[in-house]
Amino acid sequence: MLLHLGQIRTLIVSSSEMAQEIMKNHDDVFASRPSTKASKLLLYEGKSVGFAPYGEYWKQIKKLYMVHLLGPLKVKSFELARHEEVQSAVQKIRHAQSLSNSVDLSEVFSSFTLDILCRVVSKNFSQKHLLRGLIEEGTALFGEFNFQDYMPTLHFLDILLKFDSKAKNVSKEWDNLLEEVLTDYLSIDEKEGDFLDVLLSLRTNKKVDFELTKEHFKAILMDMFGAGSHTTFITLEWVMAELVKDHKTMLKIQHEIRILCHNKESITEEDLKKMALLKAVIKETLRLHPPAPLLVPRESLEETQINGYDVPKGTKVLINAWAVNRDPKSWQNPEKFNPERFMEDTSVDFRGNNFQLIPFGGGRRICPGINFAISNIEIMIATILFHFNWELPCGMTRDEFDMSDAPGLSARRNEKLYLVPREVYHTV
Ligand code: HEM
Repeated sequence: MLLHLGQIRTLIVSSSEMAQEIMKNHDDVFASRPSTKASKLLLYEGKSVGFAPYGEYWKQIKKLYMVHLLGPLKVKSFELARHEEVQSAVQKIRHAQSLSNSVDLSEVFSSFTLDILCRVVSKNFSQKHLLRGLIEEGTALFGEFNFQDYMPTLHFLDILLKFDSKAKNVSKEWDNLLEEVLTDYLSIDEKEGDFLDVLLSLRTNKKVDFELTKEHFKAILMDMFGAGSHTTFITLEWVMAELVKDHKTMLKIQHEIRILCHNKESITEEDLKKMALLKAVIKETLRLHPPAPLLVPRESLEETQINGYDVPKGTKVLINAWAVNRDPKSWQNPEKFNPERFMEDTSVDFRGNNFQLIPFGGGRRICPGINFAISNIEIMIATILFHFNWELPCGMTRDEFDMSDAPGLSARRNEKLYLVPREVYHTV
């Protein structure tokens, strides 16, 4: 559907065929991002990979992500960090349970995703307390309406409505925080292969054709925190919400995990490889609840034809992953949470080859954090299902349990997730 949002020509894509047209058949034409006011003010004038226009700079930075920062080997190297952070989450659940009956799992998941990100960015990250608030404020600004992006001739109204001043304040606070992170980092001798270490060595070894400056480092860190924390945490919340709602699947998956890890104290990443139902549950959750329901906007670099229609250069494209993932042409009973569909057909995946399932996008702009995110989600869910049985808070029935989305750009649950854990003791 081609329409005008304000003064901006916008193509809205809601079927898997059209998603494939954009992200595969015409990927080279639609690989750019529109310049938005929030990205200009917050993300170091387009130095962040997520909002950089398509071109040489974006290609080189994206390669750094795919190969050096978030490639499979690098993600594997964080296994111990993941293990320790998950064990710490289990301790938090035990502690919370000893104080009151139900546990705020939203809080547990949110701390876990931030702690693991901070740890892999720099071993000495000392600013976690400020980070969460800044991520919230930054994400809210990206979802907030501003005139410049939709009615550029009325851009002066943004100043009256204080959009600009809010964005500049948040940007200043981010910059101060990242400056401290970099100063702390440079002051320590022992560096252990974390992201900042990798970035410094890439700069020393001149792995890119331009000089990697402090601003690039800051923009990359903002990308990591901005794109990597909410998305993972929202998914963890939805997986557990779907499982308490569907008790039968919860019991089945616990059976799978407990049989495979019989006689063990904790789960290893080797064990995860054999957990087919766990993987299917995560896929089905991402199908129904993609954390970025409209992905990240794209823009056409030249005039082209899609399905016989002319799409002019400079058209903004919104890909409605929420609708594509529920397209009745691709899915039977699309509204139903049914992980078994992925046990019967294991060929459909979210890694960019199947355009009916696109929670991570596709084509050149596909999310580079898939391995990192999935490793965190799998180990966290498997571990808390291994150690605890989970129930709804006292007196709540499954029908009363709220499964609605919060308003806004990210499809978070409307309510915080409180559940009651009952510890299961495994004999070793
Ligand atoms: C469940 C977790 C996640 C989901 C669902 C998700 C989803 C997405 C989506 C939909 C896009 C846009 C893709 C497109 O335009 O086709 C994206 C881009 C991106 N994501 Fe993720 N993401 C997740 C986790 C992460 C993590 C953990 C990181 C890093 C630590 C990350 C870093 C990025 C970056 C840097 C981009 C921009 C890529 C580009 O523009 O070339 N993401 N992600």
